[in-house]
Amino acid sequence: MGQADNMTIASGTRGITLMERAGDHVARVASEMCSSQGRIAIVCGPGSNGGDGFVAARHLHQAGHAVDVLLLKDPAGLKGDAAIAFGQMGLPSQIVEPAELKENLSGCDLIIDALFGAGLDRPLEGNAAAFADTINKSGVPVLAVDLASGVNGSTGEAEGAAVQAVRSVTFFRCKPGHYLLPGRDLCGDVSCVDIGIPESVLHEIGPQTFVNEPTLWRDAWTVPGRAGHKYDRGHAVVFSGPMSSTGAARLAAGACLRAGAGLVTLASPPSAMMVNASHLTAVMLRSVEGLEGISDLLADKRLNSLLIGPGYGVSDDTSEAVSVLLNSECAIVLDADALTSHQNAPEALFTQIKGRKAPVVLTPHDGEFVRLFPDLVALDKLARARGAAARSGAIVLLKGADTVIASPDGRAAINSNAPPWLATAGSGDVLAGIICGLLAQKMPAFEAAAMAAWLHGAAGVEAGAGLIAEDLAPAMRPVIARLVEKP
Ligand SMILES: NC(=O)C1=CN([C@@H]2O[C@H](COP(=O)(O)OP(=O)(O)OC[C@H]3O[C@@H](n4cnc5c(N)ncnc54)[C@H](O)[C@@H]3O)[C@@H](O)[C@H]2O)[C@@H](O)CC1
Ligand SMILES: [K+]
Repeated sequence: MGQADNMTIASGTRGITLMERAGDHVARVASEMCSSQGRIAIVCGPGSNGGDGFVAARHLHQAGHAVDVLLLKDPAGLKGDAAIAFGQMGLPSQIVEPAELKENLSGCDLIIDALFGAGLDRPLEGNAAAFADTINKSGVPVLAVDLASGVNGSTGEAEGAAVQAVRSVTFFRCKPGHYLLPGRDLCGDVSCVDIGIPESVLHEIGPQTFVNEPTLWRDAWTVPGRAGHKYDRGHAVVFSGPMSSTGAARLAAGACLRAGAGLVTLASPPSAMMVNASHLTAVMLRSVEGLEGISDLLADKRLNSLLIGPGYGVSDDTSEAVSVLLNSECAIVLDADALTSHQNAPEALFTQIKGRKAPVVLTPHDGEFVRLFPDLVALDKLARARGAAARSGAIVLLKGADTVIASPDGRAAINSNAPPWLATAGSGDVLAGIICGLLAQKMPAFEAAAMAAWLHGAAGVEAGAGLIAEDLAPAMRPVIARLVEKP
């Protein structure tokens, strides 16, 4: 965003003009949020975020609101556009000690948080933290300028105190911090407004971080054609665990088929054939024994996408099975036990992944991630996922309420449509199955993983409160139907 601002300013738009537009938008949203008689406290920090606040104060005053401009620091220290905006405001303001802020905020109908935005460069401490704390305890709704103060726009992290907003107004494009947790929750509902930064700056900046929305992958997804055949849509194999843990693989296989794979075979240990057979209908079943059995199965070159891990068991046998799979030419999803089984020798796994042509998708949750990439866990979530993708050569889908999908080529997508109900047993197996189903249809792996995370979230919303993993594959049907209808 800094680059976008600078390029716009370099091409002739003055910084103060951008600030004027930003502050104007903030004032409009503030007006929507309280009655025309409402009293608004605008709490301003030392940089341009505060500058947007000064502009908003002027507009709101002109619109007839009672406005209190409260300053964290001495305005003598203001620089650049913020100093200009302060000079043009024409309203009284006061520097407030943290202890006095509570009284200043009492009786107001809305607080505009213009303390810190994109320029946050350290956690909120001291007076700034006390300001955030007092704002949060006031019980007054907060509209944040750009993002909730204390949230790091690049990472979504809030290492110190942070303001809790109900709404945020941001400019030109959202920042990762609007989508990554806890930033997403702290910023509330986000409106992204146009302040005159031309779209063309994006060509030069070439952003590599995306919101996971259909526009990101819709063109890479093929809707079956009229003359299409099921064999055009690929043949996926999901590997089942032993007799006592077969459900995870069946959930995955069902979701794989629902995601559009032409055929899905569940490869079952002989001992688990009976239990698997008694539960399967459209998914096919095949008895596969040991590593030799897997090799024999994979000799069939029509099979093009594989999933191993859900309920498979953590053991050396599992890592050997994974190695046999990696020797094939199929696209592969490694989930759950297939990841944990490599905790003692992750480098060997990564070497094998990097040596093959067909893609591999790893789908760790935080616990599995730390076993494979222990030195990366201190990084922020985007950096963790990107670092893991670069190191492993795989697409990494790092799960959570803010799932991140990262590619070794540097692209990363942040998923934000997952309802909390998705945190339930078997949900991850379904997700792995969806990815496998999209890979079977020859979708490129980054797009397949991103679409799968989105479909999984949308199915969770469709199934609604009280869902269990079994509900997800049926709920995908209307979601897919809507995607087909609205290209
Ligand atoms: N031309 C532009 O660059 C535009 C910027 N805009 C606004 O400008 C904001 C960015 O402005 P700035 O870069 O001036 O940054 P901020 O206003 O976010 O804050 C920077 C100031 O806060 C101080 N600071 C940072 N972290 C602190 C902490 N934890 N505790 C205490 N002080 C801290 C810095 O030393 C600096 O003085 C955006 O968020 C947006 O609101 C908009 O006006 C649109 C145009
Ligand atoms: K702010």
